[in-house]
Amino acid sequence: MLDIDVQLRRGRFERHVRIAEDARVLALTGPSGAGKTSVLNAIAGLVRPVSGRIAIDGRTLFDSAARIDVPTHRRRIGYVFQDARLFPHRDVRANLLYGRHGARGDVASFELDAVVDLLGIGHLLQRRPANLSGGEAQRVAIGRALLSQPAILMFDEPLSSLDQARREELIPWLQRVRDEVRLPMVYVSHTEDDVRRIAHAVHVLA
Ligand SMILES: Nc1ncnc2c1ncn2[C@@H]1O[C@H](COP(=O)(O)OP(=O)(O)OP(=O)(O)O)[C@@H](O)[C@H]1O
Repeated sequence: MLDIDVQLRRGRFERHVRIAEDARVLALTGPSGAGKTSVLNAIAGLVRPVSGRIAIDGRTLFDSAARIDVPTHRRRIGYVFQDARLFPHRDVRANLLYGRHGARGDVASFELDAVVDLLGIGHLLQRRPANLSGGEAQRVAIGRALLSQPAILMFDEPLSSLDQARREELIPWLQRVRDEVRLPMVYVSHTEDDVRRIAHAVHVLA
């Protein structure tokens, strides 16, 4: 499903990354500075590899030899960050609808009502982000990502800004998204516990 063979360079950081993984839900782990976020950003088209190839489910996003570099907005990436990055002056509903796309071709489309039900956020729709817990804000961020009609979901340490109790609350929602939307997922984390509970396979960037 995920086929990456790239040379990455970020300032003085340079490394070759090769990931060929059939598992639908892949965790990416490794020490701080190993390049986990850089790999996500390369998949998203936010960092351009020096050379190599990136494909998801057989769809080529980047191939330096073939001069393919699909622009970020056409890569259909749902990206969830450490912090929810919601617009503070808009309510939850407006945040969810920001960047929403309709159905594309024959691809199944995520609709607002279904996403709200999936993530249990119906009672939060009128609230501003300042009035959400960290875990609630992350559920809204996941909903926003789904409504952009992604072909893949990427999570960059989505639990790391939460305390232990909020982490425990969010994990079942992540499992629910994993099991019900059935998209490919790349899940970056430092911690073994959530990786074990969420991912089907683990790739360690040493
Ligand atoms: N814009 C940049 N300019 C220069 N160096 C960068 C830039 N972005 C990242 N780096 C460097 O690239 C390396 C990999 O960073 P990256 O954020 O991908 O690692 P990471 O594994 O995600 O780390 P962490 O777990 O701490 O988030 C680091 O050494 C970092 O300092």
